[in-house]
Amino acid sequence: MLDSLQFEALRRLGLNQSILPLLPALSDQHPAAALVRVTEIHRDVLRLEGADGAMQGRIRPALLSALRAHGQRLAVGDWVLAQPEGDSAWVCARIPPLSALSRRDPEGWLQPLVSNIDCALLVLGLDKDFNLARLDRYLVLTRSADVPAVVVLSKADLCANLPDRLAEVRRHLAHSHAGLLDVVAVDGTSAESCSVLEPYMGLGQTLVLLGSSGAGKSTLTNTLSGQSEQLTGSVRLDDSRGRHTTTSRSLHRCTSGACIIDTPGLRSLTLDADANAVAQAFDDVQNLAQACRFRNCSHGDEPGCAVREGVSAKRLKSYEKLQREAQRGEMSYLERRERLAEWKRIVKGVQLKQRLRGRD
Ligand SMILES: Nc1nc2c(ncn2[C@@H]2O[C@H](COP(=O)(O)OP(=O)(O)OP(=O)(O)O)[C@@H](O)[C@H]2O)c(=O)[nH]1
Ligand SMILES: [Zn+2]
Repeated sequence: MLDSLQFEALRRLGLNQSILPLLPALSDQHPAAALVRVTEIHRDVLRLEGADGAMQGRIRPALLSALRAHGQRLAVGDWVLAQPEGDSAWVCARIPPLSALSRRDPEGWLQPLVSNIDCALLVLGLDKDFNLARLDRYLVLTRSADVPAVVVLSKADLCANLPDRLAEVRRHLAHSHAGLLDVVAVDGTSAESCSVLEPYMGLGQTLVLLGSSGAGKSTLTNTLSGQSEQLTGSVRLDDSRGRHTTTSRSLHRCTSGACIIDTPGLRSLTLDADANAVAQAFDDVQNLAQACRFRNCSHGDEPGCAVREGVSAKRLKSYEKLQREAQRGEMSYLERRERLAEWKRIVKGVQLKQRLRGRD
């Protein structure tokens, strides 16, 4: 078990009291293993950080198959037990994450993005990146995972009409309260952004930055962590594009005691949310719909529609688009379940062969 020094060290990596009760049962099974956090993943090589510092690690094949059989994979932010071996380590168990953000890949498979998140910063640049439909999509992602979100409008220093933009976002989400903590504007290159985000950056908190490429996530990571280790778009590299883009997720410690996970801009974000989850994320539409004149109002051109009255046309359009997308996704749900069952059969077959071989 952890002594108080180890606990304090792990707290700076985001360990909180809710994880601890899950620990004893797993520690008994793996007495020589240490509790560490996955801070980066590069194919099958993991960067792990724990009370004794950072190390490289790999996942034990047995754990990999067990996770796969449930359609799961490790993600940055996971707490795991790792058994040191030389200057590397084997990950032998994963503490079930308290929260997890994931998307669907083009084939419909679940792709984990990050685990154990206390707050998501949804970064939207106040330049040509500004797009409320994308923000609505990110809000479904965070709300369906029960992760509170702060909308962070970056590049405030480049925006000529900041009060108008802020008012526009606030109006867009005026009747929506589920999981939305605040809407703020920052200049990510300035240290002032630390004080704007301070309420969410306490000791033991883990935040994730989400947003499209170039929105300013790495710039904000540098400022909040007081480091310059994350390369940002302004750095010219010797590649043909001459512009750095983040290619993997990574966890960084901030001076405030919080941890922040920088993520690459997602080119596509197919949600892992059914129609019901989308409806719950649009709490404004759900609540206002109670006051529509017709119970089965489609919020189209019916008279007495409270939704059309109270929600902006853009927000309603987002709702309808994401609903249609979720319904299409549900059709392939059965197909996905069949494929998962097939994978489980393969894993069981391999395990059986290994067991039989063990008997020879
Ligand atoms: N003036 C100003 N420039 C910013 C701000 N935030 C980011 N930038 C600039 O915008 C460009 C892109 O910023 P990044 O931080 O690399 O964007 P990113 O979201 O990490 O992008 P990916 O790594 O591709 O996902 C860089 O040139 C930054 O210097 C800001 O608040 N103000
Ligand atoms: Zn209506």
